[in-house]
Amino acid sequence: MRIGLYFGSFNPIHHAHLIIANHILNETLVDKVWFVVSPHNPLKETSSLLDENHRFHLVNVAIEADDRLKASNIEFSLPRPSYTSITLAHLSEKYPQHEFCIIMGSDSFQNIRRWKNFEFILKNYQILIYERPGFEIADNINAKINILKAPLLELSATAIRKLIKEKKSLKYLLPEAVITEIEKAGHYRK
Ligand SMILES: Nc1ncnc2c1ncn2[C@@H]1O[C@H](COP(=O)(O)OP(=O)(O)OP(=O)(O)O)[C@@H](O)[C@H]1O
Ligand SMILES: O=C(O)c1ccc[n+]([C@@H]2O[C@H](COP(=O)([O-])O)[C@@H](O)[C@H]2O)c1
Repeated sequence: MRIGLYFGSFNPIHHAHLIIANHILNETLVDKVWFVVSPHNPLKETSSLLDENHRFHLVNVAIEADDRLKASNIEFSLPRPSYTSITLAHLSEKYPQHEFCIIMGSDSFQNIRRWKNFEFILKNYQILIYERPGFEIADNINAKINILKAPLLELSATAIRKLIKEKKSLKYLLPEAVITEIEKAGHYRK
C-alpha cells in the first residue's frame, strides 16, 4: 500500500490538516494517510506544546470515523527531539510491504535543508507539498517533490491556541468533537 506520512506537532490538529489529507486521498496520490504525532519538532520550542498523549488523543478524535486515516504514536518510543529521518528508517524497516511518501506544508519544506539527514530523506522519499500562504516553494532542489494544486488554507494551530487564550469561539476551525475535548480538558488556556 502507498502511505502518505503526515508528520506534525498537531498542537492541536485542525481543519487545514484534515483538508490536506483529504485532498491527497481524493487525488489518489496515496491509499492512506498516517498522522505521525511528533513529541518534539527539533526546530521548535516546547513551551506551548500540549502533552503528546493529549495531542495524539485529539488526532484520534478528529479522524475517528474515517478509515482512510490513521494516527501514529511511533515517535513516542523513538529518541527526542523527533528526527524524521530516524522515524522514516524505522517505519520502512517495520513495514517493508508499504511504500511511504511524506506530506508537508511549504513552510516545513522551506526549512528542509536544516533537517537532520535531509539528503537521505530527499533521496529516498517523495514529498507531497501543500502550499501555505506566505511560504513560496523554491523548486530548485534536486528531489522527488510534487507541489499540489489546491486552495490555500489560512489556518494554523498558533491562531487556534491564541483564540483559546482569548476565550473566543473555535467554531468551524476544527472538528466539533475536538473542540469539545479541548474545552472539557481545559487545554491551551494558560
Ligand atoms: N494551513 C496550512 N496549509 C498548508 N500546510 C499546513 C497548514 N497548516 C499546517 N500545515 C502543515 O502541516 C504539518 C503539521 O503542521 P503543524 O502541526 O505544525 O500545524 P501548524 O498549524 O503549522 O502549527 P503551529 O501554528 O503550532 O506551528 C506541517 O507540515 C505544516 O506545514
Ligand atoms: O528531522 C528533522 O531534523 C526535523 C526538523 C524539523 C521538523 N521536523 C519534523 O517535521 C514535522 C513538522 O513539524 P511541525 O511542528 O511543523 O508540525 C514534525 O514531525 C517534526 O518532527 C523534523
